[in-house]
Amino acid sequence: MNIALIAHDKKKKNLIDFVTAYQNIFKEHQLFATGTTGKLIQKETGLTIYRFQSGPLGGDQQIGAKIANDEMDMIIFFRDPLTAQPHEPDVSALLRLCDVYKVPLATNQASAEIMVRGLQNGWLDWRSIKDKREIYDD
Ligand SMILES: O=C(CO)COP(=O)(O)O
Repeated sequence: MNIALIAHDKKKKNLIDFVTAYQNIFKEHQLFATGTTGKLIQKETGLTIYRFQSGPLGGDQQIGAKIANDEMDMIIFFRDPLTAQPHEPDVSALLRLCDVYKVPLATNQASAEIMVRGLQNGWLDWRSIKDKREIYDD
């Protein structure tokens, strides 16, 4: 599965700890991240991560493009709901595209725990079905 990892600044340590805890699961997948998040996770865990631009410089939009191209299976985005972001429109656009394309999205640790355990249990295997859009079409 292609998994995107993103965290706003005040949530980065939270995400690093989370990825470290579930490293054995994450290492079986293709990991992507916005620039700074990816750099820090890579440094702490040694996982291989493809890094896009930093969020404020377009990273969220690059991940959004992957979603629109059906190239992203899961998004873990530890958002900071208490700090204004200069690129808030990009963040909203990314979240919106997850809904448009029905891509599983966790915006906090509690949801991410369930998603990662689901990933391990095969609950996201439907993502690899070629015609999944038809299955989930409205
Ligand atoms: O701002 C972000 C997501 O909106 C995250 O970007 P960085 O990982 O580059 O800090």
